[in-house]
Amino acid sequence: MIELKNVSKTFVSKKSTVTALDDVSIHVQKGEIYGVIGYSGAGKSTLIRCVNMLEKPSGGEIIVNGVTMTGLSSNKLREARQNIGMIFQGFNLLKTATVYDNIAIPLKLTGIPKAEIDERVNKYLAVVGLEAKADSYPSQLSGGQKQRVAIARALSHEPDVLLSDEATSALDPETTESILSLLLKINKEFGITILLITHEMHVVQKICDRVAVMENGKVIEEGKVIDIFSQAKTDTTKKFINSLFPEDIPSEVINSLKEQGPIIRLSFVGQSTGKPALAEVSKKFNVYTNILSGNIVQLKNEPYGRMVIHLEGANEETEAAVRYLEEVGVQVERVNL
Ligand SMILES: Nc1ncnc2c1ncn2[C@@H]1O[C@H](COP(=O)(O)OP(=O)(O)OP(=O)(O)O)[C@@H](O)[C@H]1O
Repeated sequence: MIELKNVSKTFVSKKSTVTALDDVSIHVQKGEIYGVIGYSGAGKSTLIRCVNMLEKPSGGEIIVNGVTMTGLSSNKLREARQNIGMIFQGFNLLKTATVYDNIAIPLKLTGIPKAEIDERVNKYLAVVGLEAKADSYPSQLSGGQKQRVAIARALSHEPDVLLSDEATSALDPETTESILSLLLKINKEFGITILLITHEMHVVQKICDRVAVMENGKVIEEGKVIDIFSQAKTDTTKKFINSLFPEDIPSEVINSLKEQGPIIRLSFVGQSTGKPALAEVSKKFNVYTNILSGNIVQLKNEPYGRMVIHLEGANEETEAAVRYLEEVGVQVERVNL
């Protein structure tokens, strides 16, 4: 559905040359929600802006729904963009127009008849739950409501693809949740493929099927979200995941416990989160389990949990307990906190 093949982008000015994208290749499948995560300056905004040619790549090819975007005439590009909705961190609403007109004006510009405009505005305002705000102005809305209007405006063109440029970054946690739920809903109900960029792992965790991690203009890791969570390879990816699992264990506690058995980090994927593995360990082996920290997060399709525990007992017993945990599908890592 969205394919980037060896895309590069270099910004050249008198003073400097910046490589914002360096040989980036990703393939977003039809109907999926695909996240691109990275720290500031990684190249995320440049990447997403290249998809609809707001930014022209210096090299490589971009194909959206079978249309090669690179090299289109401006007329053809305008046509192709009708199929690609976009939402932004700053909402980009017209301040002097009502909610209704914010959605209707761009439709008018594409030559859609008045009756159909009316139908679409009402339909998509209902989808985002803002039927009652049609006559309000953006200044009378909360941040979450403004983003809903922007989403309704994007949907009103009935695109196959929605690009989301840090759409929840300016919102509080509760409003973020509601916008993420709305994105999930429109992905499911309308089958819209979503490509989003974010610097928050929580966004990837909640709604993405697959994710690419970017650093210095390159994709350094890519795959299904569950695989990235359970088998992260790079330090950057691990840092993003760790942000969801704070392990603030006082060093005095760790030092005193280390003498009496190993401290281990357990990662539970999918079904194994439901198993009372720890309770079993205490029953089967002569060990005490002491939970030092723990959290389970719900990925889009399955739960993923992490726990740091202390295993107290004789060496043979704690070793056998570790082997048992691995056998029942729990990932075990010895930690030096
Ligand atoms: N128009 C431009 N002119 C020159 N350099 C640019 C331009 N746009 C982006 N860059 C540079 O390209 C690199 C990637 O920027 P980009 O905005 O794509 O990163 P990002 O991951 O989206 O970061 P942020 O989250 O801070 O926006 C940065 O070094 C940035 O300074």
